[in-house]
Amino acid sequence: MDNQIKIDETQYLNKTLKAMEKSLKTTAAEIKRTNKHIDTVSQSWGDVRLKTDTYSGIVETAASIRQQQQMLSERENSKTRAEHRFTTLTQQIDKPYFARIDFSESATDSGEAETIYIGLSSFSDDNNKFLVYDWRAPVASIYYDGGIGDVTYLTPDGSQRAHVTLKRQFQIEDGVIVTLFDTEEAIGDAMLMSALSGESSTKMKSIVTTIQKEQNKIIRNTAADLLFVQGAAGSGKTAAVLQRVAYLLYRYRGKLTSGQVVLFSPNQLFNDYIDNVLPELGEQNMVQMTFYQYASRRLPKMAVETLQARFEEDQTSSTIALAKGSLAMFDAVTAYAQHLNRKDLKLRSLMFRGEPLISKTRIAEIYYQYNDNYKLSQRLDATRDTLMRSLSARIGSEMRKDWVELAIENLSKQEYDTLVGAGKVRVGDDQENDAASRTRQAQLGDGPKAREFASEKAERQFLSRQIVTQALKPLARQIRRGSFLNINAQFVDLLRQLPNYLDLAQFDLTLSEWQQHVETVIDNLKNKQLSLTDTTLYLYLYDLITGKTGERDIRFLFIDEIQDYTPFQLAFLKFSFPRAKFTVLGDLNQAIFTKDNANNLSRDFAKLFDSDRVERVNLTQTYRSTQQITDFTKYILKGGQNIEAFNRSGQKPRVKLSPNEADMLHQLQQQLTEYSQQHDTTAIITKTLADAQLLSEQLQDTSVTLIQSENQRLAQGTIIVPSYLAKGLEFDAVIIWHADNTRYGQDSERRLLYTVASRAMHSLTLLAEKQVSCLLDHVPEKLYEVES
Ligand SMILES: Nc1ncnc2c1ncn2[C@@H]1O[C@H](COP(=O)(O)OP(=O)(O)OP(=O)(O)O)[C@@H](O)[C@H]1O
Repeated sequence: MDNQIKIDETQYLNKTLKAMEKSLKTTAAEIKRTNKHIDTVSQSWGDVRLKTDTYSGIVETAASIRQQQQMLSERENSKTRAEHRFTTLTQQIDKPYFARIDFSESATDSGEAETIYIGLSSFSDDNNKFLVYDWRAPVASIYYDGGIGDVTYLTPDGSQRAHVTLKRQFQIEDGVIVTLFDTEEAIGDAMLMSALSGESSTKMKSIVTTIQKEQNKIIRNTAADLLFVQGAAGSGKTAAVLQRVAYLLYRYRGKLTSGQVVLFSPNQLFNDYIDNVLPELGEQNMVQMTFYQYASRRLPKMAVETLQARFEEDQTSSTIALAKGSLAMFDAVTAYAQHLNRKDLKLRSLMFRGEPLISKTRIAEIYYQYNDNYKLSQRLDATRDTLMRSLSARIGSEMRKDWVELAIENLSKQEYDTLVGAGKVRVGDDQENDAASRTRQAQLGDGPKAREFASEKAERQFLSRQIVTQALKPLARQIRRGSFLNINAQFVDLLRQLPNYLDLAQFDLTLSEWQQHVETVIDNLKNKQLSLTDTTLYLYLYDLITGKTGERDIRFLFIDEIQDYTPFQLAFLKFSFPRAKFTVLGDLNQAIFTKDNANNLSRDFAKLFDSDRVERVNLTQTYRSTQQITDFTKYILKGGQNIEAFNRSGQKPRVKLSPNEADMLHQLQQQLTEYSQQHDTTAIITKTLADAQLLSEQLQDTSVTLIQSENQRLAQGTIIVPSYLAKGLEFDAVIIWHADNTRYGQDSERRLLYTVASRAMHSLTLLAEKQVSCLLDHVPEKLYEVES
């Protein structure tokens, strides 16, 4: 690189750093100043005169408290803003920017080149001149999208053309330019290579400096209602989508908060793995949850099938699962719910003192008395209102019953006082005789002082009304909550009646197979157990009956590892987040829960959206693994040939054969010693949890962490983890335990083996007893080494 260029760039960097330091000082001073102001305001609380003797006094006091609070919150706001600026600046000052582009806007045709520097966030000097542009600014797209020459980029006002004359990349550390180079490509391979050669860690990092053109499309897409990203393992789907969240928060700043963005992730461990990326980009994390958490928190009394059970019980290969997870099933539930408008709503009587106070037959009469064009939710609301009125109407007759008489007799002094409200002084009871207090008194009605009963009869009357009203309160609550709906029975009825709404033959199911299945579900339900598939059905039915309209505040919904969802679950999410734009990421080759059922997922899901608003992006280039590992893993799949490896070289994967498990354990220990010298993180991936637990006992190595549950934290060093928890994660080295036919012998386990093998960044070893898995049959032998 020309020396003059380095001198000029150093000069620009120093100028930027100087301006940043100045701004940092000013901001620090501002924080100090606002802190002082806050202190002063807080201290002046003493000046607020608390006048509580009179009503007008209270009003006056409330007004000055409000004023004080307003002042405080304004100061707090400016403090928060200053603190945010301070944090951003501190982050920026080490690496103020990572790229520069020179370009001219063809539109103006002035021919004069503009120069902009691109960094994590924008920075302008005292004269409001931008020294650094945010990577999310429209113009920064030029950096990611193309090389030198004419380019087009999107702005909120439409496409804009530009002519790029220079693209320069920088590595700046601690405020010093370490390297800088000019490139003609979108993002130079050298920079990407350096980003990918590092060791993995327990936390994912942002890819802001090396976002690829295809990824940039995903990040900046605002038009699609459904953005479907299909990409091979390690093709940067997750990385890109986290950048997308940061982009959206910037693009819609002031209108969109991180609380309005939800990410559904495969498991908690993964949530933990990615939760540093947004803060690193200077943004707050979005809401992250798993589908299991979303569904199970709504049914706290049920034991919803866990991830482990779901994986190990392997119910999903059955035709029943295919039927229950289908869009046809979703339509069937919708149609079944429709018919509840006419009949068959399952109800519970409202019980009072062991007897039905309002019987379920009566409730059904009420529910079905309304006009045909009532919707389910309107019917329910109207029924609630009528039930509330009947409840009030029952007070009179109930007051004359013996139990009330008895309750009055048995009242203690304290209970009596509570009932008549004696001893309670309410605001407004003892007032000066001014206008405000008179109004107040009128609003409050008679105070306790007036509660002197004219006669014993009046007193009894009063007490019995109080007692009955109290006793009926739980029923009022039940009515409000709709507890008279018998959802369990309704769900069972849905399953029983399903053959009227779903063509079982379409799924190769006979009526008796279905009926048998329904009996199993009923047994499980009695034990308060529900599979995840049934939970979704159950919740959808419940929402239709109660007229829940979903979470309308959520604007963007992301679903990672979509291949493990059924079309039914996706349709349910679409129903539950009606105003959200969806971005879904998946790799059909990693469908470990839904297996072949995943094949039509993309088509099925897209059906739920307007076809003009659906966009698909396919990522075939992988970044995670070395060329050798990617070339090996792609042959595990049938049809994985179009996966392109990134040209980063490493060792060939190794297959180690052992005559027995004891020898395999020994091989494992040897391999661990080697890897622990070379790498930061090594994962021993077993197929099941039971395998992981047993291996951990056999190893008896305290430095190896066993990950048994998704609620644990990832640990640096060596871990043992069951396959289904390794989803979405990556490790420097991976050792697959029992990579033989005992664990990976079926064609249906092909995707699982691919998923676990593709977790490796730099090294991969497969340990097998006697013979390696038959699923490697199509992998050319030259792509790996065998040791026995
Ligand atoms: N443009 C990029 N620049 C630098 N690193 C990248 C880039 N894209 C992806 N990576 C890295 O490649 C690795 C794999 O990315 P990521 O986990 O996002 O892939 P994925 O498609 O979600 O994989 P999987 O489907 O296997 O979970 C990560 O370490 C990520 O940081």
